[in-house]
Amino acid sequence: MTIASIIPTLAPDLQSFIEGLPKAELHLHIEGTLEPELLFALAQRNQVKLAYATIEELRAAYDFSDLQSFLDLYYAGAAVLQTEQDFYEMTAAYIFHCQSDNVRHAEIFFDPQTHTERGIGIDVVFAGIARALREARDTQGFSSAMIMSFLRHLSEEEAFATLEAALPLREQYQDLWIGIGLDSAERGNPPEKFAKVFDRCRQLGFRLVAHAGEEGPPAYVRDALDVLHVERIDHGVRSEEDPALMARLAKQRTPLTVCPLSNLKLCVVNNMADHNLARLLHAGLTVTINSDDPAYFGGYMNANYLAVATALRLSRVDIIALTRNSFEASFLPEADKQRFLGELDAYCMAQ
Ligand code: HPA
Ligand SMILES: [Zn+2]
Repeated sequence: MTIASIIPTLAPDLQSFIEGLPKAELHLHIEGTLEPELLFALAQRNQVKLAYATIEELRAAYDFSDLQSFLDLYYAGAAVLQTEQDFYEMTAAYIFHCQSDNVRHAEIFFDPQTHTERGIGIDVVFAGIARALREARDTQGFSSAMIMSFLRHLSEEEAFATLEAALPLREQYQDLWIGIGLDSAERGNPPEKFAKVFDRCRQLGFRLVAHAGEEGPPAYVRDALDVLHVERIDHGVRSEEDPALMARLAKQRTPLTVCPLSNLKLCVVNNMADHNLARLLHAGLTVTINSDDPAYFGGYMNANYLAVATALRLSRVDIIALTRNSFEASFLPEADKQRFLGELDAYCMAQ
């Protein structure tokens, strides 16, 4: 499946309208931006043996049946990342896509445990990602933040150990490292498993988010709010199965960071036309559009916007609401939020 095959009839004016909209991305795993070309180049540079002979063979393997089938390939791919320069190049490549898609601000997940368990220093991970983000900030005004995420298939003790290893770096990265997230295999790993470590992170003043309601039930969304005290829910699409939860999310204005192409590739939905994004939005939820792991799911931000705009016949009003939500749901300081929202308004007025 290609993006072109699912957006065959988009009006050219809607496409250019989406392309020009200033946006924020709030759900992006930096390891999920590792394109097969860079993955092969890093494997060669670091002498890592891959299970696939060619880039085409690897790309052809990106045919997932569920979250776990993706995670197996995603963790295997991340094994080519070994040096600070590798993390820098991967992040710089993602920023390049942001510029083409007019993503003005990105809050980026990274999974230290994927790397530390292979013997890579946590300082190497922070340093490479941060160097690319700071360079883009200083040379192009690109705004960003880092959200360190715990892998939920591992234990809470391992999450605590990761936090302890990262804390000495906090001051050095205080301009970027603002939050804590929770990702990886959702089913069977409920939010409660990480109650104590999230409590500690909250005491430390981090902004908190968690994946919930992607494959897991609506109860996981509720528990992420009540037990982990997160401010945003990553995915959250299964919240629709629980009307009381939907009413609460709308009332509290809890943002959902929805990832349409991810949901399609991981069979959370069978067709983009069946995606509930428009229903969630029209029910009053603060829905945002994001790319999750774009190298694996077939598209960056604009491709995600275009895919849902076409399949769900979104109006310009809907699309503007989604981009407005992306800035409002961000962890940007209020003044920066208002500056970006002003730019968004100016763009829309000029159309
Ligand atoms: O979509 C996702 N869900 C859970 N864990 C992940 N890690 C990378 N992407 C994802
Ligand atoms: Zn995700």
